[in-house]
Amino acid sequence: MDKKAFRTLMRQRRVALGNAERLRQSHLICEQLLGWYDAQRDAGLTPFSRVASVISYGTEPDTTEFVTGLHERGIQVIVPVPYTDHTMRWAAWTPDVELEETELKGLSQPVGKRFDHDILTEVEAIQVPALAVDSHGHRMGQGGGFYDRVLYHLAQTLDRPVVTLSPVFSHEYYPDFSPIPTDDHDQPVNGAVTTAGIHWTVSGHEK
Ligand SMILES: Nc1nc2c(c(=O)[nH]1)N(C=O)[C@@H](CNc1ccc(C(=O)N[C@@H](CCC(=O)O)C(=O)O)cc1)CN2
Ligand SMILES: Nc1ncnc2c1ncn2[C@@H]1O[C@H](COP(=O)(O)OP(=O)(O)OP(=O)(O)O)[C@@H](O)[C@H]1O
Repeated sequence: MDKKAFRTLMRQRRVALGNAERLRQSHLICEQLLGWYDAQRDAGLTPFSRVASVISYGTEPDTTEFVTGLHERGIQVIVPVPYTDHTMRWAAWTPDVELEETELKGLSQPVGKRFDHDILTEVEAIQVPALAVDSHGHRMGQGGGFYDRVLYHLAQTLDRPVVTLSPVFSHEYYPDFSPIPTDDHDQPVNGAVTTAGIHWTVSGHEK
């Protein structure tokens, strides 16, 4: 199956889950993510100060509870500001920030100051949106190549690891066989987060 067909199929499955089931899983995914951040902090491992996340839209896992939890813990949240030329910048998110529509219809972004990718040198973790992830870290995104570009740029410029995690619904994580079509430009993610917890991929030893 090619990427376009697979993407369409995964989007249809998200719709078929229904709102109640999407919200049920989203709540548990957020609990898993916050639990991991708390465990890291309590173990004195990563003193998180800034995390890149997203403003969820449509049928994506709703990570509002996660970003709100980060904010309550004093962790700064930045989210993407996507442009129609498939580049991105970043903006600070807080629970009460005013939102506006992005250049891409249907997505929201905070109003206010924009940052370029250099701000990612100051994040300890990046939430990478995905429609599916396999145990090798292969990821199917929404098709803009936005995150592939960002993660490639980071791999070239960063001299320390940054954790990349993709929250997905349970059926979207493939632990064994993988139907995810891949290209050479695809950048792997370190883990998939489902209701069951964090599944570290071979590209992301347990952090
Ligand atoms: N919440 C959230 N924010 C995000 C992303 C995301 O996946 N989730 N992005 C992650 O990259 C960027 C936006 N990416 C997008 C990429 C494509 C389309 C889109 O509308 N695509 C077309 C056709 C795609 C195709 O199949 O070729 C469509 O849906 O009709 C929307 C957003 C930045 N912000
Ligand atoms: N590093 C890159 N530089 C230039 N173009 C790229 C790069 N990475 C991906 N692209 C282009 O972006 C387009 C979409 O790629 P792909 O289908 O893999 O996106 P995706 O991973 O699903 O999306 P996203 O990263 O936004 O979640 C492709 O046409 C690809 O050629």
